Amino acid sequence: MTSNQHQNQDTTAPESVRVAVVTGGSRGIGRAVARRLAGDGLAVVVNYARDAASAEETVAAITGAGGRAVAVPADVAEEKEVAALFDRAEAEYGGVDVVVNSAGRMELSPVADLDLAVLDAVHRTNIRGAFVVAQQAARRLRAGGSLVAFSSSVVGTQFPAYGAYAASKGAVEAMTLILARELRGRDVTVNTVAPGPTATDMFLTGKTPEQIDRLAMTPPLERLGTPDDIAAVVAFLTSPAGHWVNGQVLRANGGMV
Ligand SMILES: NC(=O)c1ccc[n+]([C@@H]2O[C@H](COP(=O)([O-])OP(=O)(O)OC[C@H]3O[C@@H](n4cnc5c(N)ncnc54)[C@H](O)[C@@H]3O)[C@@H](O)[C@H]2O)c1
Repeated sequence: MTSNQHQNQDTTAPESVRVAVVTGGSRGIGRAVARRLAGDGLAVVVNYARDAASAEETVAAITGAGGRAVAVPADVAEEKEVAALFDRAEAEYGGVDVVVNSAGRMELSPVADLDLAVLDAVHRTNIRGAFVVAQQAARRLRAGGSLVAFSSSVVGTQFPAYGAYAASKGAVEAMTLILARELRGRDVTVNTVAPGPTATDMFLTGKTPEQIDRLAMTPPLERLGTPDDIAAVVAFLTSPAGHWVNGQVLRANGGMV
């Protein structure tokens, strides 16, 4: 190494990396978001509930492509676990700039037959979890930061049997509008993305190919969304270029429905 190279190295400013926490990052939309944000240069904390192997696969895909990521378990509805998740992000990478809450649960039942224990379980992850994650985000996001949550697709709000799930996503939308106003002045944005039906385990499991084909025609572009479609929207909303979008529920579903 020449003395000139030494000089360049010594005078380099400390690296400033943006940091993302992605819940439910071991599969589906969360995995695509984690990979996309890492590809855009963010260090990513990939949260998972139970499936450590899948989370490690997400991390391996990111690090294999030259990115930075670590897998951290936490149940989004558990305050201490989510606080520890954010602690880990701060310890590992120095702070938190982006929080994407992709953890979610869907159970289908007509209201008349709904087991209230199932209702509680769906709302525990989708409402309590959304608030626990949002609370940590509100306390810890650095200036210029963003929180993104997920609402439901048009299928999730209009079709029979989606009542428990749709109610939980209505709560997420309401929280988004209030929290964006609570955080104004902090230079932190809060938005919710409502994807159209998207080809993930949550959407595909339990449906026949015929049902999937029929539902794939509900978005205006007449195809299922992909996790990468949604990750691109999240990447924009959480980028400096997307920072002028705040307090919105964005229906990212291939057009208006
Ligand atoms: N797939 C769709 O068509 C669709 C459409 C609209 C909205 N959404 C929403 O997008 C988000 C991601 O959905 P997806 O399709 O990728 O689902 P998915 O089921 O593939 O992934 C959800 C992830 O959340 C995790 N999770 C569940 N409960 C958790 C908890 N308590 N703590 C931590 N993690 C938990 C699961 O383990 C899983 O990895 C969800 O909020 C979902 O409601 C999905």
